[in-house]
Amino acid sequence: MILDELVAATQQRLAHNQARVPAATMHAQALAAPTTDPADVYQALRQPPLSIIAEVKAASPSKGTIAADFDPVATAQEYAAGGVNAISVLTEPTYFHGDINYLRTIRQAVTVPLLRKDFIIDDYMIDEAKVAGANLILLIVAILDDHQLRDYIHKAAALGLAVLVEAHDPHEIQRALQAGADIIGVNNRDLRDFTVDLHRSVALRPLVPRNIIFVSESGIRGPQDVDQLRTAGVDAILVGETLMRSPNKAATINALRGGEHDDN
Ligand SMILES: O=C(O)c1ccccc1NCC(=O)[C@H](O)[C@H](O)COP(=O)(O)O
Repeated sequence: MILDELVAATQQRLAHNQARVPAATMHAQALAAPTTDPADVYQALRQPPLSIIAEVKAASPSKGTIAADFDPVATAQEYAAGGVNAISVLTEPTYFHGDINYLRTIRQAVTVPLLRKDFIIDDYMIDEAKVAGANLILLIVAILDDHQLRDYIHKAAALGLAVLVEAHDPHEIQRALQAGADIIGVNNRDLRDFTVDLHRSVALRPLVPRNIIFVSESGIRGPQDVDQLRTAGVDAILVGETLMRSPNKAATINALRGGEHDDN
């Protein structure tokens, strides 16, 4: 299963990073880093008719290389100019060709809320996210136990970070709610076979109370998909490949919002 491979690679990376910068030092840096208000993230993800989180990623396990000429800062600037509500930055290096430094450099270039998209398995990675300038982190229910989930949500909150908790099924949604999630994302991609089904978000939406922000992630290609998700009561969408491959990102963002159609 790809998640097991991603966690194994993350454990190695974590050990390497902790040998370079000890946990106590990283935590002190996180406490000293500028803090933003998570309320700004909640507000950004509740913009009517639907908020857009645009993703900066060069590659993925399911698609291989997505952007051959990858310029993370220029991509983020195009997203920000197109009016997205938040930007997701892949920082996982092995499978997504991401880098924590992308987050750092994008932070210096745009003011929109930034999500650290990674496979967080230790509070060290939450500190790293804060130091690099993230406003929001991803926690994936499938790779954490209940204690970790609750603990990491509290640790993130103590640093002023919002948390997107990703679930794939009703049981994981219950675990996310019990852990105290304020934002729940449903990944439409089945990580066993990489098939995508937007109906997963539609089916799981009623299980999440309206006061919790609901994000639909993966496989969103065009305005019809967005219409379907908006009608189901989704608050925000996370879009990666469609925007990464678009030669005119502002036009594609506009089309996703239901504006004029994108001719790309
Ligand atoms: O995309 C993958 O292949 C993948 C494999 C294993 C774990 C996670 C994976 N994707 C992460 C994501 O959640 C997507 O990057 C994100 O939702 C955007 O999806 P898309 O719009 O389909 O690029």
